[in-house]
Amino acid sequence: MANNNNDFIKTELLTKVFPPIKRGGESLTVFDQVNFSIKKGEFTTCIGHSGCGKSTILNILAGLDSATSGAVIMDGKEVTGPSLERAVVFQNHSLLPWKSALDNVSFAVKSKWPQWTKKEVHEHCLNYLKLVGLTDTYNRKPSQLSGGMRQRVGIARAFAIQSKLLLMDEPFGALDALTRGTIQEELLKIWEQTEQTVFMITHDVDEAIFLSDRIFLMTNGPRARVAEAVVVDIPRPRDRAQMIHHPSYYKIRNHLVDFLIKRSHELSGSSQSIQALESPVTEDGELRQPPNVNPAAA
Ligand SMILES: Nc1ncnc2c1ncn2[C@@H]1O[C@H](COP(=O)(O)OP(=O)(O)OP(=O)(O)O)[C@@H](O)[C@H]1O
Repeated sequence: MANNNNDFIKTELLTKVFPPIKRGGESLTVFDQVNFSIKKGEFTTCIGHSGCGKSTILNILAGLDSATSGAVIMDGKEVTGPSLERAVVFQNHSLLPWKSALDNVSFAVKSKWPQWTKKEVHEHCLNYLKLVGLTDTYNRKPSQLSGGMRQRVGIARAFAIQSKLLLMDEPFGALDALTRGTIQEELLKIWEQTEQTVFMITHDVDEAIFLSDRIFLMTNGPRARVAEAVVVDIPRPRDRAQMIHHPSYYKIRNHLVDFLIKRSHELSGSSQSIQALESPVTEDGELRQPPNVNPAAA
């Protein structure tokens, strides 16, 4: 993979092997020599079948888990443990149940800026809670909030610490479609204002297209790899209703679905080199032939 100085995050031959679960069992190489990079301010998503190792990769990027071999380099330094430079949002929002929404956010903000006055912390947190639409309910405890509201608190908290990298593991997986759509739009609005770098796991191809600059496609495990990085060349700001009329939309969507149904399995365990993929759509608006599919057999 070409070394690019614009890379903000870079994984170098990242491999994870879990030891056997029981005595005499086999170890599991979940993914093998995974290479990808993310530019500063880029919004990336990662799609792949269940069990290919997406959450494990995210945890390694966060510094919450370590690779068996290989490294994650962020801003020129190797990631060796958790840091406030990297914020994580999980599907189950992970809020402190005894604290109000506001206190959940301010707890994180105070850790990041211990020298700030109470007033500074309060105003900063309220600003982020407002951005996710929680103007009137910030004094409620998590049990008094809906699932969507709890997830909004998690997102406000992650953005409020102004980390350099925001990592999200299926943050909207448990939400109904309407709430999901609204929060996706809020997320994009904050991201556009803060210009943070994002890596997010999703199973939803429409969500990935709506949010991403690039989508990483993972082959099936074991020995999974990031096989492609698909560019979403649909201009921003994006409007969900308008976006589906963009000439690239269905071409990108078909490409992702084809990968998930067919190619993620065909490429599984193969030792072919990683495809540094450009947009699946050519300059003429045609769907680019995946480099590792025999056209005669397609
Ligand atoms: N601590 C562990 N010990 C042994 N195996 C593990 C451990 N953690 C994860 N695994 C295995 O590693 C593989 C990858 O798990 P991971 O959760 O990263 O996958 P995923 O792609 O995020 O899946 P999903 O989409 O279902 O969330 C799975 O087969 C899982 O069973």
